Amino acid sequence: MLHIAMIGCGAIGLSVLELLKDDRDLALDQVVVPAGHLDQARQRLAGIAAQARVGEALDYARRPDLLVECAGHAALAEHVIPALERGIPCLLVSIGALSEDGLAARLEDAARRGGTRVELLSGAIGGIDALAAARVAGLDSVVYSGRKPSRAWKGTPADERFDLDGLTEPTVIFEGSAREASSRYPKNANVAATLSLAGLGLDATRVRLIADPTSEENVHHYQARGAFGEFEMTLRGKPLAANPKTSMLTVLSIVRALGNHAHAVSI
Ligand SMILES: NC(=O)C1=CN([C@@H]2O[C@H](COP(=O)(O)OP(=O)(O)OC[C@H]3O[C@@H](n4cnc5c(N)ncnc54)[C@H](OP(=O)(O)O)[C@@H]3O)[C@@H](O)[C@H]2O)C=CC1
Ligand SMILES: O=C([O-])CC(=O)C(=O)O
Repeated sequence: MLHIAMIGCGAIGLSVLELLKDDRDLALDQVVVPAGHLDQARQRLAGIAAQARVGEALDYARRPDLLVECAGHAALAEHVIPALERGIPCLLVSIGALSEDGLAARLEDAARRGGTRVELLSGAIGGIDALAAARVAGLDSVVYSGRKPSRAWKGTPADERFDLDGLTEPTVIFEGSAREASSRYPKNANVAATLSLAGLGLDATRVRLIADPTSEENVHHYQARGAFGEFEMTLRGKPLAANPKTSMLTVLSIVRALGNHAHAVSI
């Protein structure tokens, strides 16, 4: 039995727990949420993980075997780094946060000090195994485009520059490096950051972001070229009803990763 703790109980966290509630190899012992969300989280968990302790911080007396983060940028410094330093292995999906200068190195240092590992999950995109393997022999280019329904860009800088509700055709809202994309669109930059970390880095990875009023999907496309040859991947992800910025595949990638840690066979 693998005892897990989860940081964040939003659109991803709840969907993961719903899918895992009948897995007898996994026990959810703790969920960490921001102050002020405690009662709401307890209500949300009532039908799916009523046994879990809900708190503002991890209870290290009930040390988890594994910590899974699905909360956002602030949670990395607040909860993940201290857990790594105490030797608790962590799975992360807020990969966009790692474009902040120095944060990836701080995570790595914390994991080394704790003698443990931090695992960056593939989330909403696929092919990370191939991209990271291709990098071994050298990559020449990685070009990514992220296309989402117009409403997914609400509350981002595109909301100020474009009349998102009035768009009638796919519109490029950003073109530049993965580093710029991550700083301007942090909540939509997880895929760009994941491709950068697996491939050519934040400065050399090219990114184009598109608001598409004709689409109901989050479409991620990238092309990688290098000594290995080349490949292209298109992933047409369904958004979560609870958060249109987030693709359902992100939830499934966490469920897969937890299963791989808990079950006898990993794939
Ligand atoms: N790797 C990938 O491909 C993808 C990664 N993501 C990332 O996953 C994360 C979660 O996404 P999603 O579930 O859709 O987002 P939600 O906003 O639905 O849920 C996140 C929850 O975590 C809470 N939270 C924020 N900060 C902390 C903290 N310090 N400690 C504990 N809880 C905290 C939030 O509270 P509050 O509302 O008060 O802020 C919110 O309830 C985001 O960072 C997102 O960018 C998303 C999609 C794809
Ligand atoms: O599709 C998703 O789930 C999220 C996404 O585009 C990103 O954060 O890069």
